Amino acid sequence: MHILTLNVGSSTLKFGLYRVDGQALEVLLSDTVHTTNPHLVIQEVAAKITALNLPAPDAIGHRFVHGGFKLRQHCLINDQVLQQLEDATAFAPLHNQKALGVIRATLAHFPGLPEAVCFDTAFHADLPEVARTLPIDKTLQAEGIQRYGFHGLSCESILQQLGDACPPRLIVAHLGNGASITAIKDGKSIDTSMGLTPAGGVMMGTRSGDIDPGVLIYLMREKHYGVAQIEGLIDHNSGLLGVSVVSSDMRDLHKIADSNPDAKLAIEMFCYSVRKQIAGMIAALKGIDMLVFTGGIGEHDVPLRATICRDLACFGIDAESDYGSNVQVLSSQENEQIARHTQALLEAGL
Ligand SMILES: Nc1ncnc2c1ncn2[C@@H]1O[C@H](COP(=O)(O)OP(=O)(O)O)[C@@H](O)[C@H]1O
Ligand SMILES: CC(=O)OP(=O)(O)O
Ligand SMILES: [Mg+2]
Repeated sequence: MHILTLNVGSSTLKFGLYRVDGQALEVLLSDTVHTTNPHLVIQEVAAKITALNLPAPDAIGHRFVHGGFKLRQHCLINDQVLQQLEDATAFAPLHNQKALGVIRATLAHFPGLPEAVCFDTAFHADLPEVARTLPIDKTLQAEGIQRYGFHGLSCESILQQLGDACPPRLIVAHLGNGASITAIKDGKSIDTSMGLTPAGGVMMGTRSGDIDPGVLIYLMREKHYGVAQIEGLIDHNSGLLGVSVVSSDMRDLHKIADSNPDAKLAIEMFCYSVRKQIAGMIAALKGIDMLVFTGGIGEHDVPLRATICRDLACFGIDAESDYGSNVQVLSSQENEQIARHTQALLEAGL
């Protein structure tokens, strides 16, 4: 079966075409689209498949970061699911609306083809109560305001790549434009840094990560910030961009760090934030057997990985990250996971 996958990230749109046969998966195409208009995205993807003489897809799988209160498991798309996806757009403002646009475009472009939706949150659906519960009023907790966690497809893909070599206490540092740290015990997520939305946890490209919630109360009360301004600040104008004032892209910051103190501080704060979160996950796991770096920064930024590992040496993390036995760099194969899930859902008729 040939499966087309689409992965709307906060700064990228990655797609792939896979031949999946049971457990066997062959990559026929793996690429990135730079257009933002969903219909142009699909036209570009379809044109690439045709130009390369690749087989037309039999099914399509989408990444959808947050399925809201109701959708926690990967599923095939029908009218009811589509409505629930629409209801969930507010949970991940940088992702869900864009992903929904792409789903609508594929439904129009490939009428009649089965389509599946795979959630970042599914891998974290069984977080222990102590990690899942946010320390707020119980009535809000009962509505579903809790930690959901993200980058689950990425974590799954790390487990897939490690196979039998997966140790009991694993930490995955997914460092891309969005960044999260996940503690995995015996193959299951037991804690993760992002919360109800992908704005929480460590500092990111444009997102603040965890900040004192009193900052928001102060801004609302004293500076009369409304929802749009709060969202603009937390999701769009914070993180590496907010601190450096120059760019959310780590590559840009490295280029100017020697002469720009703000860019230097942004990089230092990012490493510090990630290091503290990893140390917290070591406590959650009561030790660590392996640290895996993945995501755009995690996979490619050698000096940054070395800095983070050097400062975690007290926990037995190898400072020479690329050669150390307990530190690995693996690619985030979210699209491959989506292809596997889509095939499994179709086979199960779910
Ligand atoms: N060689 C590199 N060195 C440092 N950072 C990099 C490198 N390549 C990519 N990045 C970073 O990865 C980010 C994109 O990460 P990625 O995981 O692909 O995106 P997304 O979070 O949108 O899925 C870019 O913003 C950039 O900061
Ligand atoms: C959840 C999230 O932030 O995803 P990405 O890093 O792909 O933007
Ligand atoms: Mg991503």
